[in-house]
Amino acid sequence: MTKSNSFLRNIVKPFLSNSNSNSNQESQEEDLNNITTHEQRVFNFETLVSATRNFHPDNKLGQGGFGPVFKGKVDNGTEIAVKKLGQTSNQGKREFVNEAKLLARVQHRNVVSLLGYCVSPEKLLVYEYVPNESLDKLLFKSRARDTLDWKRRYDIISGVARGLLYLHEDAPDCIIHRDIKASNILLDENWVPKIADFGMAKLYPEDQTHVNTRIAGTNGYMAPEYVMHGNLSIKADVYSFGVVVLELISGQKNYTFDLDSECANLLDWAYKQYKKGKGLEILEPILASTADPVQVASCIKIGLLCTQFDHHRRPTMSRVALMLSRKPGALEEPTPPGYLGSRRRSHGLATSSSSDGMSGGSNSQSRAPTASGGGGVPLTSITTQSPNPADMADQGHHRAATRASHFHPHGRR
Ligand SMILES: Nc1ncnc2c1ncn2[C@@H]1O[C@H](COP(=O)(O)OP(=O)(O)OP(=O)(O)O)[C@@H](O)[C@H]1O
Repeated sequence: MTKSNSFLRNIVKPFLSNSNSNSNQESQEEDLNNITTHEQRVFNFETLVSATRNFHPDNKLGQGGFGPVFKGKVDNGTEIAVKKLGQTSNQGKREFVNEAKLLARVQHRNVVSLLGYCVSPEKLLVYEYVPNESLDKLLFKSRARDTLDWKRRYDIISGVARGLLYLHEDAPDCIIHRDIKASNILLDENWVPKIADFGMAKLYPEDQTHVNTRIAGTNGYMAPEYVMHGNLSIKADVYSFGVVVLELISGQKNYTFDLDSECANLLDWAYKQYKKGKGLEILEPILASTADPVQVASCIKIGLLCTQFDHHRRPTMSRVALMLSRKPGALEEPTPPGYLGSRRRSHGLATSSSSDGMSGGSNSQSRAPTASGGGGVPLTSITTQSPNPADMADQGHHRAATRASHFHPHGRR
């Protein structure tokens, strides 16, 4: 069997394996072994121990749902980032295999490069080191947020759009990332954005309008049809991209938005301001001196078009790329944004902010409730039918609330 045949077999295997947990676990182990057997990019554990000074706390770059990430330097001077799989997490194992398999197949300026893996005695993923770290740290947690002037933010929007366009349309197989958010966008020394964290990404079968799958993602970034019905398509990534665009413009985090108590979240606020003809007022004040109003107006409209409730109305990423070069007047009018409870609100049936899992009324950092299971799970079924958006809103609100059971520190479902 050729290397590429066996590699492809490795990729589809998790989607074909049955749901029996023992056999899943065995197949995960087998997958890990196959990665080392069939892929050349294997790092010796001792090399990574020495590169990270034995995973010294001073080298720790951050902590993800998967485990800690450390900075390292290998003998030839190359700087690396090493993700260490948490010891006990089964979900982490699935994400490890998923990320290794999918990232190994892609190469793009706006997608982080996977340099290799180590599977024994510990499971580690090795990436190119991206020095300006993740967008969320700069945008939401730093006093140096003015480092991100308008030009940089616009370039980040364009770069992430190109990265997603590649994943959806130009990569060897269509890939849905499923977890586009500020903390999964890394910035290199030239502020070029790199999409990272493919633990939950999925290969998307050709000729399907969407796939049905269990929900995994981060509150505030998940499209309503996906969070309510597990209806996953490239338009779920488009939605998350739209949220990131509006966060970059406003400097506000969608999920913890609290600037206006009349508004459910950032999307609701941005849309209402836009409808009042005050769209530009969502611009973060520190950007006023550097912003190009025409570009800002276009980006606001793009953010709103991407986050529309009806996923059929959301543009594809190739259309977004086109839109970025257009003036705002040349773009269509956005319809209201989608988020859990948005339909009820627009019909005067607002529900309590604590149960809808996405409204900004509570500014709690403890993220919304999570469904069991989490990321990297196999597809459960494939369908070409498109559900009725109105039904989705009404049923989904209840289902999302009843699914609530565990909290995940990173707001992941
Ligand atoms: N290649 C890299 N270069 C530099 N820093 C990185 C790199 N990869 C990850 N990091 C840092 O490590 C942190 C943790 O990353 P990770 O992808 O594991 O988790 P996350 O995206 O923050 O959270 P979650 O796993 O819940 O989505 C990131 O926020 C980032 O600051």
